[in-house]
Amino acid sequence: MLERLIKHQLTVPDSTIYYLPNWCDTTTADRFFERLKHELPWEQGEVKLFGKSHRIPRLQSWHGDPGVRYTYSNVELQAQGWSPALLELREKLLALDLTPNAVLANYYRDGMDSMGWHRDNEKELGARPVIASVSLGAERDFILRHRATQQREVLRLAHGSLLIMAGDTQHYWEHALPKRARVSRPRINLTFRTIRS
Ligand SMILES: O=C(O)CCC(=O)C(=O)O
Ligand SMILES: [Fe+2]
Repeated sequence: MLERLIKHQLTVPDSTIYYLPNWCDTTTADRFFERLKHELPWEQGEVKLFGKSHRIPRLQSWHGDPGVRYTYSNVELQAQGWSPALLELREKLLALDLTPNAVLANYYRDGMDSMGWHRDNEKELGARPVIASVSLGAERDFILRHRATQQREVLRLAHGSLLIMAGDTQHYWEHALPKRARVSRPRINLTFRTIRS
């Protein structure tokens, strides 16, 4: 991990987490939000739980290099190619030595859209995955919960921010983006990942 990230590291036990609140300035972040909103083929996917289909409470779009495969909640997602805005963001991550080959995009229409407790620990991500999460639009609470101690950490992910989860973070911690009834504006989140074949 690059030396320049160290000053952004959070003091959270059993984790390697960096948070850069102003990774993009506001104008740049506004522009990325608008472009991604229009460029990506957002869809409300479904998951199967105990044989029953449920629509997930947000819109998603999955992008990656040719041949990248990913299974999410037992559903194999078909990777689409990179859109221009996604390519620019990937390029910007290179400056931090981050070289993802795929990205999961989530569109939370308002505070009633959410993501439940999970870990990004699919075997395709390897043992100590590096997840680079870009947030655009409405600020939302992102909650981490330690699997053994139940310790909680709440991060308010700002417009234009970058959160990097690395090292043993996915092993020891789960995370979620809970509903927030008072939030009326939309948010886009991009989790850039490296998928091994
Ligand atoms: O929207 C967020 O900040 C979290 C997204 C997330 O955890 C994921 O895509 O795996
Ligand atoms: Fe996640």
